[in-house]
Amino acid sequence: MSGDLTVRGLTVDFDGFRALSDLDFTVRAGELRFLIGPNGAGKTTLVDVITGRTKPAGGSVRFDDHELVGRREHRIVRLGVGRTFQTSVVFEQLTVLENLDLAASFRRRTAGLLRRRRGVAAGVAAALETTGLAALADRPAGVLSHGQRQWLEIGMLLTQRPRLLLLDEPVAGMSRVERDRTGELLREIAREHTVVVVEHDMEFLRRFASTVTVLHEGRLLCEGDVATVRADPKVQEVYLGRSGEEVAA
Ligand SMILES: Nc1ncnc2c1ncn2[C@@H]1O[C@H](COP(=O)(O)OP(=O)(O)OP(=O)(O)O)[C@@H](O)[C@H]1O
Repeated sequence: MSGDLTVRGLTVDFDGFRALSDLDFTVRAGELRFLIGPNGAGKTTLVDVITGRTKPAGGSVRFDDHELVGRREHRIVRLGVGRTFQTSVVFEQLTVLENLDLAASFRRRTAGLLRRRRGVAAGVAAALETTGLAALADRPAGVLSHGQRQWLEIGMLLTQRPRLLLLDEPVAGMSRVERDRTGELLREIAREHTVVVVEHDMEFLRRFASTVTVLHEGRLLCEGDVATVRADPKVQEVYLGRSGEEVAA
């Protein structure tokens, strides 16, 4: 169906090491999906293939009825697929508004330049509103708290009008209050977008996740609601066996 993300038989090899192995993964349009798995499970590799950064050895990734495998990264962005990275893309010397405006202008360069003369564009205003950063619009990004900076990055992504957002550990390093606010923000964004969140924070998952996909050694280990995933013996073995970490505590 249009707006769905459908991964079929995806295999990725790095110099003979199989990072993803015949993976099937489906996210329906408008879902908020969480992707978890121990270190090295293949989560980032999956996001890298979806966004065109890594070429698979085999398999298919379809979004909105388009095959993504074989397309260049910027073409995939134009099809409405956007991601955040663990490393920051914020310009500290620029204000919150300027960062958003710059991100928006990457989508439509000429329109962006014209718009700057006319004031704040609708997409930028909406991103300020959604992320709750409107009151900080004229502050330099360098003074933002860690959480506010993450929200700015999500806002910058939103100005590019993606329909599928892939977010890499959005609450890493955040305070409890910031994590709660981020959970609400993700839910709000998911009302109008398809969202895939790679996340390690089990407490966060327990509070905000509906459907969780667990990867392990490049394969799909388990999928379901948080309670189902927590109760799955395979998931418990992978987490408890490796690190003693409690699953979705
Ligand atoms: N460019 C690369 N070259 C070689 N091996 C790689 C490369 N990228 C990833 N790998 C390997 O592929 C496996 C999956 O890595 P990936 O980063 O996708 O895991 P992950 O689930 O995102 O882990 P983490 O939670 O630690 O970020 C790991 O064993 C990793 O070492």
